[in-house]
Amino acid sequence: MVRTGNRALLAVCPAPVALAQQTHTIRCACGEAAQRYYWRLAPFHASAPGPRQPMIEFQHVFKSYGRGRNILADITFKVSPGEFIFVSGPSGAGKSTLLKLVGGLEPPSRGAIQVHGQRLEKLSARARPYLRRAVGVILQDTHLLYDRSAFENVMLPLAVTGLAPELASARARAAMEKVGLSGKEALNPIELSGGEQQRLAIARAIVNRPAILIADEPTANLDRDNARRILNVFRDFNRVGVTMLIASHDEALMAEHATRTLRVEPGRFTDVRTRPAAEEQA
Ligand SMILES: Nc1ncnc2c1ncn2[C@@H]1O[C@H](COP(=O)(O)OP(=O)(O)OP(=O)(O)O)[C@@H](O)[C@H]1O
Repeated sequence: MVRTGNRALLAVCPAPVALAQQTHTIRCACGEAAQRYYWRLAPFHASAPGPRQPMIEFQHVFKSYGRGRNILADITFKVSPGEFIFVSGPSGAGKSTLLKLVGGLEPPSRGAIQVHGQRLEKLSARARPYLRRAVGVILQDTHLLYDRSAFENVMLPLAVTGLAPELASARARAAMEKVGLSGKEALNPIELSGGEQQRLAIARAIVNRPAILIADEPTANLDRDNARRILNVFRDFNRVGVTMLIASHDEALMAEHATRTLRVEPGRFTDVRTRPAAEEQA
């Protein structure tokens, strides 16, 4: 571990934010080097779960909306850090619901959910922002704000982190660069193509360096090239340790990329390992 006395650089470099909590410090030669640290090390900041703990664990989870029927019933599974998982199933079966439970956007009706070392069914209002930072969420509706620039959209999640503006800007630029949107900062999201808007939503989801990224139909309505491009971005995150959970209908995409698929069907849940994770890395 290297050291620095420069607090400003320490703050620019995303790595030390979590490492500092473990009383380590890192030297950054310049802001640019700091950005490289970010993409290399960020996922390993996931300090909340212990090394042998699952990143996500569902135990006998049920979910209904109001007094309605159970959308999900008695779901149990574990996800290890760094897995790349698809969630599949017919329309209306509960894929989005499952992702929303992981992201803490919906509470379970019954059962226990642990995400990034936190028990969601017991999550206090104070703990919620920490979960938000640990889990990046890309929903079907990108929820981009069209009265702001692309760059300001990416900056939004950083507004509550207390980062100094110039440090937040450096981080937002790094996120936009990662998804191939450098140079489009000043544009309004409406001026971006559908694929670019999806990538902007991804940049916004990753700007907080989440340990887990959940994406609901991220390639829906995209042509094959754009779908591939987005999958490649996810692959890059996964390679450096981000745990990925992607809901999709795209059988071809899943056949190409899936190592494990959680299949949600009415009254049925199956956990299918399509090929060994090791093969994936090869
Ligand atoms: N907030 C809500 N209130 C009431 N019912 C809801 C709510 N959200 C989802 N549902 C219902 O839960 C069921 C599952 O919805 P969900 O969006 O999870 O399915 P899905 O598998 O993601 O579907 P799709 O593939 O069409 O996106 C649907 O019948 C839906 O109408």
